[in-house]
Amino acid sequence: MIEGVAVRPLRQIPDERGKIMHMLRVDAPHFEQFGEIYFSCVYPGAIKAWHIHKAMTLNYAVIVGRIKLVLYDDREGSPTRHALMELFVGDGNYALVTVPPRVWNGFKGVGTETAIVANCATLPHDPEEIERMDPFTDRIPYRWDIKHG
Ligand SMILES: Cc1cn([C@H]2C[C@H](O)[C@@H](COP(=O)(O)OP(=O)(O)O[C@H]3O[C@H](C)C(=O)[C@H](O)[C@H]3O)O2)c(=O)[nH]c1=O
Repeated sequence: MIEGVAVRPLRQIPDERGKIMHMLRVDAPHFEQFGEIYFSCVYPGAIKAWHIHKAMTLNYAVIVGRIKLVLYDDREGSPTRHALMELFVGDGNYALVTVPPRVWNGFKGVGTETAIVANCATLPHDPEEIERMDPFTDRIPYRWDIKHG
């Protein structure tokens, strides 16, 4: 586990008309503040990585499909520096994943349908606040290939 990262299972309430999917409410103990909510769609097999936010805390919930979400801690002074987390979230594992600032993250669409990642972020999107690296950089010890076996 990476210091400051939290994975909280979320409730789904199905009925004959459809379902309700919980995500985040203002009176939750883990709610920090509201900046913006947006949805990132990722095709099966496509990789959106790597990026960090310098100031924004991310709150991800995969509302359609599934992704492989990978986090890497390269924060100076962090007790979990160099830890990696690989999570499979979305269908079958509906959860809120909170990622603090300066933790590298990225995701790959897995399964057969376009996945939709909701991010209820603590700040509005600002391109100046994001740093990016190539998904295949050697600076992060992670390979995105499917692991057969
Ligand atoms: C998020 C956002 C993006 N954009 C523009 C900037 C780029 O020209 C284009 C694609 O953005 P980006 O490459 O950042 O998209 P994703 O790789 O899906 O990542 C986004 O969604 C994941 C989940 C993250 O958490 C990222 O922080 C967030 O940037 O949309 C905007 O104009 N406004 C916005 O609010």
